[in-house]
Amino acid sequence: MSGAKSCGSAGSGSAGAAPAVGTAAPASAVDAGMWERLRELAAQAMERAYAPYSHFRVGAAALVDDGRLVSGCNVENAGYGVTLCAECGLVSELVRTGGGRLVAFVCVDGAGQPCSPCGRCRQVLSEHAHPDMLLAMPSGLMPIDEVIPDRFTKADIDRVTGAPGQSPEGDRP
Ligand SMILES: O=c1ccn([C@H]2C[C@H](O)[C@@H](CO)O2)c(=O)[nH]1
Repeated sequence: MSGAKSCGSAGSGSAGAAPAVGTAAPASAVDAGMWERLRELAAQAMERAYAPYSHFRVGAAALVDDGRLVSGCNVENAGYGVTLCAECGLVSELVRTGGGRLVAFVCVDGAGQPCSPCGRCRQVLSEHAHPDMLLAMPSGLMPIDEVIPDRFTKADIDRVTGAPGQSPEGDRP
């Protein structure tokens, strides 16, 4: 895939700049060039946002474990509660273009600065996360397990329903 993977540490990024990748990160960490590419793609997506109500435009971009890049923007609605966050568009593109696991994720606001995914989007993203997924948060790079600790998963459902341990992919038609 384009954009060499390298080891790095979480928490070393800074707002506005490509998050730095240090020394003790998961194997899925990507290099500074890929983080910059994701930031640019997120900013391009943000320019497409439909946000006539909040005027808060959001763009998101991610690297998939097969090297694909996916992105999305927020799409608001007169029914405020049915607004689609940028992350929802990104995950929709992920699934539509073949699925896979999200390795690295960037979300930016209208000023192109790192934006924190809302709680619902953390859950949405985590369903498709590589175990070592890193997110460029306003405070720096953060692993998915810190972004949404003890998340609700299919295992929690199966524990109660007794359903066989199928993978989510196995449920696809
Ligand atoms: O993680 C988030 C949080 C908010 N928004 C959007 C929804 C709404 O259009 C605007 C203000 O909440 O920002 C996103 O796209 N992603």
